Amino acid sequence: EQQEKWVPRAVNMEIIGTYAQTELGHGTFLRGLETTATYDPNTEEFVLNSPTLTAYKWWPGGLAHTANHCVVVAQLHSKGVNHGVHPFIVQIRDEDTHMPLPGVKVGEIGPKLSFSTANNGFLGFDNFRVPRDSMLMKNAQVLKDGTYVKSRLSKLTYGTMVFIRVMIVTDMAYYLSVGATIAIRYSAVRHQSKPKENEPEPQILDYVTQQHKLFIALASSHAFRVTGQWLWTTFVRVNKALTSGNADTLPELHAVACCLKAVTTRDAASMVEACRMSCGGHGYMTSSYLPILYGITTAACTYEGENTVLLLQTARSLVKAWQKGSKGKPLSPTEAYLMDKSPVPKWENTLDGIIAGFRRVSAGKVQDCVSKIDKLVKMGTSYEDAWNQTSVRLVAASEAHSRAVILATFRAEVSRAAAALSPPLARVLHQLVHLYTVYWALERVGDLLLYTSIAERDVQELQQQYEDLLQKIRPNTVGLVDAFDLRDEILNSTLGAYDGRVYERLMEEALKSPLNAEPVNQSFHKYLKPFMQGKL
Ligand SMILES: Cc1cc2nc3c(=O)[nH]c(=O)nc-3n(C[C@H](O)[C@H](O)[C@H](O)COP(=O)(O)OP(=O)(O)OC[C@H]3O[C@@H](n4cnc5c(N)ncnc54)[C@H](O)[C@@H]3O)c2cc1C
Repeated sequence: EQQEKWVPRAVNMEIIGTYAQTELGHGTFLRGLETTATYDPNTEEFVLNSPTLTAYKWWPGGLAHTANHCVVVAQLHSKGVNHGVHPFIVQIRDEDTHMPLPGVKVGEIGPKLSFSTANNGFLGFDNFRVPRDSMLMKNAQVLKDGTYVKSRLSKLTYGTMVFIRVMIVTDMAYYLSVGATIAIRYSAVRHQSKPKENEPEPQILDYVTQQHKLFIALASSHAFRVTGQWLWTTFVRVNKALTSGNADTLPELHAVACCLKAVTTRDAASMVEACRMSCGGHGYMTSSYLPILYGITTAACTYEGENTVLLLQTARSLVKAWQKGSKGKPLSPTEAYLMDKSPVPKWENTLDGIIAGFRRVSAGKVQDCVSKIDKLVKMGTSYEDAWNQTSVRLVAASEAHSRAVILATFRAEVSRAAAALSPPLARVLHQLVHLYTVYWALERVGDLLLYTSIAERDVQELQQQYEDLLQKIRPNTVGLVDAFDLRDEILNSTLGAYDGRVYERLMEEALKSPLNAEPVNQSFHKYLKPFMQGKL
């Protein structure tokens, strides 16, 4: 009934909505939200209130001046009992005049690092009444007399959160494709320095350090796209089971979606920033689009679950799995490797060898965390404090797990897809998988030295493999970013356009500055001249 009421109006764009959960005082800790929705059975309405300054909603995109409706997450009170946070669909502005409704205080939160056009807003309520059917009642319900009916499955509400995290992994693949396209095209156009006096200045793309900064962004874009697709397939399967009341596979999906969201957003943000720096000074120009892209990408480390908090959620699942596995109980497929008790095998510098190595690292780190927590608890520390004191290691274990998942998925999915591709295309994709895997082995060599049998000789060989791969991939890099097929209007970048007219576009954009409209700015007459003449 509620879908019939709201969905067609939203789809027809008769109403514009946003999702208002975060408050000034609380984002991560949902139970700490302070907005209240108190049921009044006499009028069959909920009364919304923001009892404190920190109860104000803060951040929702489009909330400030765009949306006229929103989903508000509030503490539900009925018959004097607090039933915890629940979602309500609330009209906040008049549909005709767009004026905020009486009892609604809404506005804009101010300038941000990026997302300038997102119109993020704040929202407070003062005894604002909404009808009973404003509460989204697919799961939990409040009956007319105020009786609260619990959700069939309390975990059902996780579905949407997981869905968005799945989408974010794919978004990161896209943002990296944008960053890589801009920086690689620019690096093909830009010539700098003269390593050999009698030869022309080389393209900066020929500097191996430049390749080291950029090719990993290109490979990561593919890795994240493939992982995103795999996660999506898993999500669809779990969701199907959920709708028939089976939530058995939800915890595993939740755990893997949390760490993949965290690792892909952090990698994407740092690699987009590396793309920006790889373009030297011009990368700092807004017209390059790279600073804007960084702002958009780094925001994803915070929204839809702050990254550290998400990694700790995965860690909780890994610790539980470890405890379960130690009692001989079966583990979910993505965590089953934790219980591999075989002796550490001889190191192999192959893709499978490196993936197996990352699993050893993850399992070793989880075991280390469990031992530390157990030791602290035995010494009388509370579990919560022991958890906190172990949390740096827990985050590292969770990240290692995520790396093992991405590496294995990227390898498996590309190998599967390669069968249907032309041999040259399959070869290039394999090179990207290889580069991605060896890059992370070298980045995490300390962990591999701790938990596997890798030796100095193997590391030197891996370093050589990596440098050979950069050389092999170099001739195809421009082709590989062209293959992302991003239109110039989408890239919106002076440095990354298809025609490579970098310098012309930089100058054209500079000339659009209002400051260039007149040869002498009024500030000269008002301040500079009197200052220079000592008359200020
Ligand atoms: C661009 C952008 C768009 C957004 N859009 C929306 C929107 O549309 N709707 C909406 O409702 N919200 C939105 N948000 C808000 C966003 O969801 C929250 O900012 C996010 O959930 C993080 O919560 P927080 O700000 O309270 O951070 P906090 O939780 O206060 O985090 C601050 C620090 O504390 C640490 N921390 C917190 N809890 C723990 C813990 N248990 N263990 C260890 N460390 C911890 C974190 O790791 C972090 O380092 C948006 C935010 C941004 C930046």
